[in-house]
Amino acid sequence: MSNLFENGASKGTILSFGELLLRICPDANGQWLSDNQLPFFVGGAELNVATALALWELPSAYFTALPDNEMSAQILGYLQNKKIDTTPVFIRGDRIGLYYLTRGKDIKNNALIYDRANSAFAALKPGQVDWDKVLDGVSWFHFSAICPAISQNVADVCAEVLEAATARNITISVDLNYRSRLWQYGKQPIDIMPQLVKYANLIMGNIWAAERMLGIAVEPDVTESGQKSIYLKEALNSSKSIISQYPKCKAVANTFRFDAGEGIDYYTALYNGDHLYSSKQYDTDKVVDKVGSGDCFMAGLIYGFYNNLDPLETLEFATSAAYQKLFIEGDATTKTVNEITKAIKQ
Ligand SMILES: Nc1ncnc2c1ncn2[C@@H]1O[C@H](COP(=O)(O)OP(=O)(O)OP(=O)(O)O)[C@@H](O)[C@H]1O
Ligand SMILES: O=C(O)C(=O)C[C@H](O)[C@H](O)CO
Repeated sequence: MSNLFENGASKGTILSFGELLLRICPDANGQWLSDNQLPFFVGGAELNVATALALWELPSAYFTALPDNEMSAQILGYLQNKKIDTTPVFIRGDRIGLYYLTRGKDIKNNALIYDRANSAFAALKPGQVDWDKVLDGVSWFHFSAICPAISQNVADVCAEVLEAATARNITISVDLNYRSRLWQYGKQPIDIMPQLVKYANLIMGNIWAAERMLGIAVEPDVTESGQKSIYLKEALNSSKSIISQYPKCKAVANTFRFDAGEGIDYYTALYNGDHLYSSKQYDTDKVVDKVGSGDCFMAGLIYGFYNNLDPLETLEFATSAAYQKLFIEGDATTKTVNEITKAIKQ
């Protein structure tokens, strides 16, 4: 894996780019109304990646947009305490986006409400940010399918920064995370994502997201079979198609996370152009918080590639990190490299 990304991925800062959201967590029974209390967490898919990488002692920086007020200053201080370099944060606009998610529910559910219209990030437009400054010292740029789902302007900003990062020979990763509540501006993922994914060297997601966003077909009866061997075969086919259609892409990773009663069955796959690696399978009958498990997997992949770990080592680290996240309340992981490595299934 060491030579997978030839452009010196290990030399500089890893910049995660995306919208910071505060997660507000009402309980399902409405007790929050009597208690006058609403728990919250600092979230945002790409911030979860930046948080994990900083915790794992890699040089992690974050680009988002926040309004110029005291609350933003407090949040920036909080991120800096987590060793995230917030120098790139763009201070402009009116508000910080929110999402409400009923405690114990996941993002696919009706329990998710976005309140992020007119946020500072959503107000970004091409031509506003000095990307040369933001990308100075950066060797890895990470973004996700959430940003281009916000508005045409934000999708255009993504294209702008991706072009600038490519011109600087920066390694680029993307998480194809699909959020059905977004994409409300008249465009579907398939209209937008291929033009952005073409810049990526590492693509992470799942086979259904690749179908929806990139038009890479999944066998229609694959879900009915429910068989791991069939899912892995689909992962191989999907990954091969992606690599043949997107010449910059050198590796594709897929997660398989299936609900099993109150719990989850989880495994993952990584294709590096030669071989499909599959992880150990993790099964649990109870989870604490599903939010951010995919982000933690993404961070684990970046950690492995950045440190030139072997493909299987990278995959097992990322999978263990993502699985551990299921038992942590909040959006980002709190597990160290040591804890994650020790928890890798033997
Ligand atoms: N259309 C589908 N049919 C069947 N299973 C699916 C489908 N879409 C997603 N899944 C399963 O759900 C899992 C989680 O998908 P999801 O899109 O929520 O991942 P994610 O966005 O990475 O999660 P996270 O919120 O942790 O970041 C996938 O790994 C896959 O196994
Ligand atoms: O859904 C979003 O836009 C978020 O960023 C909220 C969560 O942090 C994210 O979905 C977790 O992957």
